[in-house]
Amino acid sequence: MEQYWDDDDLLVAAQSDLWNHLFVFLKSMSLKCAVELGIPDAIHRHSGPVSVPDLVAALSLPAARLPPLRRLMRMLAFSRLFTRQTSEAAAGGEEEDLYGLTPTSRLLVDDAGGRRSLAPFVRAMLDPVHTAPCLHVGDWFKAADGAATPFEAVHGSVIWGVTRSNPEFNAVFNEGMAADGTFIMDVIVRKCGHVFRGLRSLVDVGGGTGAAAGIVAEAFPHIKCAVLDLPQVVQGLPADGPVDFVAGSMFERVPPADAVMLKWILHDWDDEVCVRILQKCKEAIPSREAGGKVIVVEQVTGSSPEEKSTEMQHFFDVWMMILTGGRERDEQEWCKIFTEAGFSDYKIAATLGLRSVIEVFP
Ligand SMILES: C[S@@+](CC[C@H](N)C(=O)[O-])C[C@H]1O[C@@H](n2cnc3c(N)ncnc32)[C@H](O)[C@@H]1O
Ligand SMILES: COc1cc(O)c2c(=O)c(O)c(-c3ccc(O)c(O)c3)oc2c1
Repeated sequence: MEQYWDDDDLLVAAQSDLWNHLFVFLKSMSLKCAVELGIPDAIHRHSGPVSVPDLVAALSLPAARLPPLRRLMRMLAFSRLFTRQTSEAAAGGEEEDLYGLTPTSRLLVDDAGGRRSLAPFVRAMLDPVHTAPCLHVGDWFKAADGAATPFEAVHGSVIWGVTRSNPEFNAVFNEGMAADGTFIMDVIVRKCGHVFRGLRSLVDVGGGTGAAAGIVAEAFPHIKCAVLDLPQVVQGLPADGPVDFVAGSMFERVPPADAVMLKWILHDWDDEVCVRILQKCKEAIPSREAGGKVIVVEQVTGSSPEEKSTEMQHFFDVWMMILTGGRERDEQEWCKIFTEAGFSDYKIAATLGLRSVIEVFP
């Protein structure tokens, strides 16, 4: 350490690293801006790399915003959200940078090909209702009043209280979750459809507005699919679609089915509550011999050796700590919860990126 303070090169490198930590939030905020402006869709509609003047026109932005948009696009391209190439100067004109989509920004496009955009997920996660508590984590650590999470300290209620009292946020949250549900279930039915084979009925507990259950119903039309979620989420949803909606609480009663799905539910809760939820699910399904199971879609931490994934898993864990008081878990921690809830066995059926599909058997 002594030597460290004497080495000016190391000192300045450390300062650069500090700046990186300090300003990396601008990546999220610039992504938010790109989604709010509809930049990925505009590039997609242009069908080919687009100049910033063309973007300004396509988005109907004031002409005065051309220079700042150039700067934002340059930064986003540097962060690999867009591609950047320099066009040939037209006769008498100036060189223009042209921006295109990368595989990442392609995910933010509402495609005619049927794939739904993940832009609503970005909008939901970066909504001020979610980001405000992130600015008050230090206050929460110091406060003696005992709010369970920074979210509760800032909003005076758990997240499900805010979805009940704030219809705008409720809509943004449910649309964000539905975008993710469609995206990942599409992959799950293709990559591990065997998990659903043989089922006659499925209830997606906390299944939001039915996006994930809808994909299962489409891929396996003989499975009768239902969603159980809170009244503010399912009220007013169509009663004549492929998915039945049941308003209620998973702490009271889970409707009976061959299988119960829990996607991104358990990590919102502490171990003791998870055991209670799983016990309610166990009451809803038949024996293993009769085909009963719970299908859990969650991160299993420690399952990826890749450093970037591991950093993301730490991010999710802290994100859950701030928002819901839940946590991410490794395989041993999952196993303990399943066993305590009275399940006899489990199997990790597949791992898709950061998420795993776990079959849990009674
Ligand atoms: C993180 S979201 C996950 C939504 C969906 N499963 C997905 O992965 O897109 C958690 C869901 O649990 C629902 N939820 C919260 N408390 C609940 C309860 N007591 N009973 C049923 N659903 C509940 C919320 O309304 C929300 O839709
Ligand atoms: C890629 O970013 C991710 C990845 C995840 O795995 C989750 C996740 O699982 C999750 O529940 C939530 C979540 C977010 C806000 C809430 O209010 C809430 O109750 C849950 O966000 C996520 C964001």
